[in-house]
Amino acid sequence: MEKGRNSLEAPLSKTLVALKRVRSLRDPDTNSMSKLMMGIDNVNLDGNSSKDACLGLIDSNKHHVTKSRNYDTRERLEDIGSNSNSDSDSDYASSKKSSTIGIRAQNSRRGNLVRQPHYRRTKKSLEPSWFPNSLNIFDDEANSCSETRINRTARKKNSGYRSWRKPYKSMEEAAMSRVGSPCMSTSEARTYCSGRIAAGLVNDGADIVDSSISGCGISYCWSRTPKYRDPTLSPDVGTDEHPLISAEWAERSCREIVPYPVSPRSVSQKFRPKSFGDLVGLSSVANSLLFALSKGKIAPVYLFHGPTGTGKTSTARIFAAALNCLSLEEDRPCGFCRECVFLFSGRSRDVKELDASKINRKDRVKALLKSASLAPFSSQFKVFIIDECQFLKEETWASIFTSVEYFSRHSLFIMITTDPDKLPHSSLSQCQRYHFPKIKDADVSCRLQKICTEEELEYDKDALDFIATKSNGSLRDAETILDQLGLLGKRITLSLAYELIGVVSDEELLDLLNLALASDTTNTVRKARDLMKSRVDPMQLVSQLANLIMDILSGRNQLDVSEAGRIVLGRHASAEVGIQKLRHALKVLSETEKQLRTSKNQATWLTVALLQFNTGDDGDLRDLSISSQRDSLKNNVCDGDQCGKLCSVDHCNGIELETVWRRALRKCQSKSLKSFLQKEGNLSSIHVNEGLAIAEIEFSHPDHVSRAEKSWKLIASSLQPVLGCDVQLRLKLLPTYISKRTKVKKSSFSLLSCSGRKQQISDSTMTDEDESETSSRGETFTGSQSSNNGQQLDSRRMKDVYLFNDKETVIIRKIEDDTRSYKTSVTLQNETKSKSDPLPRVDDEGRYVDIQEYESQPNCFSKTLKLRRRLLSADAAKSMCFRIQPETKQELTYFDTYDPYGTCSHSDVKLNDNCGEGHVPRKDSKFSSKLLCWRPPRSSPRQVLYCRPAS
Ligand SMILES: Nc1ncnc2c1ncn2[C@@H]1O[C@H](COP(=O)(O)OP(=O)(O)OP(=O)(O)O)[C@@H](O)[C@H]1O
Ligand SMILES: [Zn+2]
Repeated sequence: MEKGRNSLEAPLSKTLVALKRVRSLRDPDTNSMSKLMMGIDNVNLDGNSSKDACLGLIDSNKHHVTKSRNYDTRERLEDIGSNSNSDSDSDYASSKKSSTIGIRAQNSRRGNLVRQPHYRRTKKSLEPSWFPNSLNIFDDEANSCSETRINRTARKKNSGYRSWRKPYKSMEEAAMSRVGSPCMSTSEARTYCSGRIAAGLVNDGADIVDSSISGCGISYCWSRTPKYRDPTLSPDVGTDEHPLISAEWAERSCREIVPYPVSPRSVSQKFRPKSFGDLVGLSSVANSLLFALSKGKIAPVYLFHGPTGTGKTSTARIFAAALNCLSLEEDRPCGFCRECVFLFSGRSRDVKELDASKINRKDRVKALLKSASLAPFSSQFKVFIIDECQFLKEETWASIFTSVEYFSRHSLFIMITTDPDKLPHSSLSQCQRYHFPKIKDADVSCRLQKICTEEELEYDKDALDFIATKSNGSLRDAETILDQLGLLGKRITLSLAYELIGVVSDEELLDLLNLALASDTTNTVRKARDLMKSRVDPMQLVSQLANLIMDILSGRNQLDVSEAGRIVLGRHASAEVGIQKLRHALKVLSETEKQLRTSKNQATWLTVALLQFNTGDDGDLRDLSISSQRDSLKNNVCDGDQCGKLCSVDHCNGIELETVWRRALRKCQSKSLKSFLQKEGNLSSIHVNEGLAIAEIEFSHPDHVSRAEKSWKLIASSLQPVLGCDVQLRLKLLPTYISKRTKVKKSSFSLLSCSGRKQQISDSTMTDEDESETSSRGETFTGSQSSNNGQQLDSRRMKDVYLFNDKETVIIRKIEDDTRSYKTSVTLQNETKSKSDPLPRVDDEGRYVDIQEYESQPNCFSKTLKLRRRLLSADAAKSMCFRIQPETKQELTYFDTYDPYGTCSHSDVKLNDNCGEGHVPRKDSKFSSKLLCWRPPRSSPRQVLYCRPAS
């Protein structure tokens, strides 16, 4: 402490100047240590300077240093003056003398600061707000009062400004002290200011000093630049010779300096718009604000909302500048007048930018409102720009709006948010709202071109277009990308942009898509791995693929997409099939995207997803198109061709499923059934096939499914007249119920797409067994499983058998004590599926569990099986019933998959003579019930569960 004091005592003024300079270099926009250190690295501490401590920006030219010095002169004066106990500050020498006590007292703090500028700056800079801290406005305000040379002598006696030792008063205290201060009361302040306003805002020395003084001594700056310095004064001009800053000085400096003497750190900063004309893509906002300005219709509270990086903050500043601009020209803000310069360098005392999260405290709100009720210091308008205003509490909003009438006529708030939905509803209606839309790609690209030209960067236009697309309407993001590319010192090309952003080129993407759609497993895996190994994030790849597919589907004529579409679609028998395949791929991708978010092994799962692209066969695809049609119907958007094609067979062409369902219910014979269906059932799809409509009805609980099963005839006959054709029912348990029960996230690949009630089965260990009989028929994979989770239907140990054929995997569950076993000839390598046997075997009880299209994929296979097994539900087959059209009896080799878990066998099926309804007697009474099946829709084999032909 003593040491510190000694070190400071002699070069007292040096210390202060140094301190001031360190502070003035502080970069308020900087929150990161690294940026901070950059600033610090640039500081050159020259303690040996004979005249003065010299802290300046190394990279700044002399011009800057000169300015710094002179500016600091003022600051030093101010600092000493305001902090000293001197009665008189008119004489710098005497104040210097008398301030010694004060400075000594500061030694322990400020001495340390000088010696450890890093620490202090770091601490400060970590403040999240753009301002050093949100108290600033109040400190500033309070201090300005003390700086106004109305009655400085009286300040000492003023309890509100007792000591510099408390530089951070509570805001309220600060604000209150200003009001209560003998130096200026509220009304005095108003009169004083309005007098000046009335007088055309004449610059007087006091004004300038006021404006240039930061109460707590820490300056703030919007542009991350050293403070505005006077270039006209030589560095050698000692502070003693210029104790006071004159109005002429300020005026001259304002006129002579480059308007924005910034050394911006980024393109974004450098090209921050400073006039309405600079704003890109915001013409309606700009025009509206300009109109308000010209009419003098200024609202007390504005709300600027819109996506990030679209110019909200910039516009707020421009608006504030325009309000206060001294230029007589129409084109305001001029950017040159004193107000503009101060504002755009972040030193305006009347335009404050505050962080919403910091003003939620009651005392702060109070002080803020008090400040708003006071007249501006030197400008015409006091503007509070509150960023991230969605963080303001409801009470804060309320108090702001209730105080609106007490605001000074010259105070206004500009609230900024990216998320207006989070604002209290009442507040929205009380603000004058401006929406900032995403900037159009073309506008962004144009802006980037302009920047490139100004920055003398060589570029390819398509690279800029690409950056524009990638920036998602945020000009700031686009500028940041450009900035990074510019640093590479090369011509900005598309491939460079791809590399930086980590995206795949459309050609590569198309290649991958084609491989995946062609079921070229080996190459798909290889390609996907290559891409992800090199640079691409799996999530990014998913999004790119989805975009490409959507582009192809929508026929968007961008790049070579239309050509790409032709390539992709051309390989399929018809464009229709190609489209369906793409839709299926999209669906897989959307599921994958969800899964990847929580997955640790994103690359693998994405590869798996790619291998699912071609798994949808015709039936699957039709289903897809139906469900998409359903979606579009639900949204009242007709899918054009699809809708016409799918619905033309029956009477429901273009009608929403909901309407069909309602009409059917009206026709329902049983009242209780009707109200039950109304409440619990939902017609989720209608599949028309050869004049037969298969209606899928969803329920959210297995009991409801059972209940519906019992009345299936009635339900079918209600639907029949509405659809105008034969109807078959498919009763389905909603997946939400299944996932709730199993507490297993539904596989993102819809592995269990068959309907049915499911029961959790414990995970199993897979065992390989040999079985000669089945080995000849197809490749099988057996898995045994324990039944220790108590949820199983059968107390005996169960075994799952997995069968593959060309397209499907069938899981067959069998009782473990069954002597039969199956050869596990599935080596789980690519393309190991048997081509010879299209019909997977079932065990002698005809137990078939599930049928799935599944591309065997080496790495993920066992995982997938486990997942699938966990999703299996043993109670699925509690009850079964069937109905078989008499004329299709002979086709009994096919059953529909209504009973996905195969608890009844073909041999068990006894047909009633009178048209196909029957019971399936089961040995196990729990299983005994009905089997519901229907004429097999041949063209959609996925929906057919193969059963061993009755021989
Ligand atoms: N409409 C625009 N016209 C010109 N430049 C813009 C525009 N929008 C953004 N920019 C550029 O992006 C930078 C950031 O803009 P600004 O801070 O105003 O956006 P914002 O909407 O307030 O963003 P955020 O919501 O993230 O705070 C600016 O410095 C400017 O370079
Ligand atoms: Zn101006």
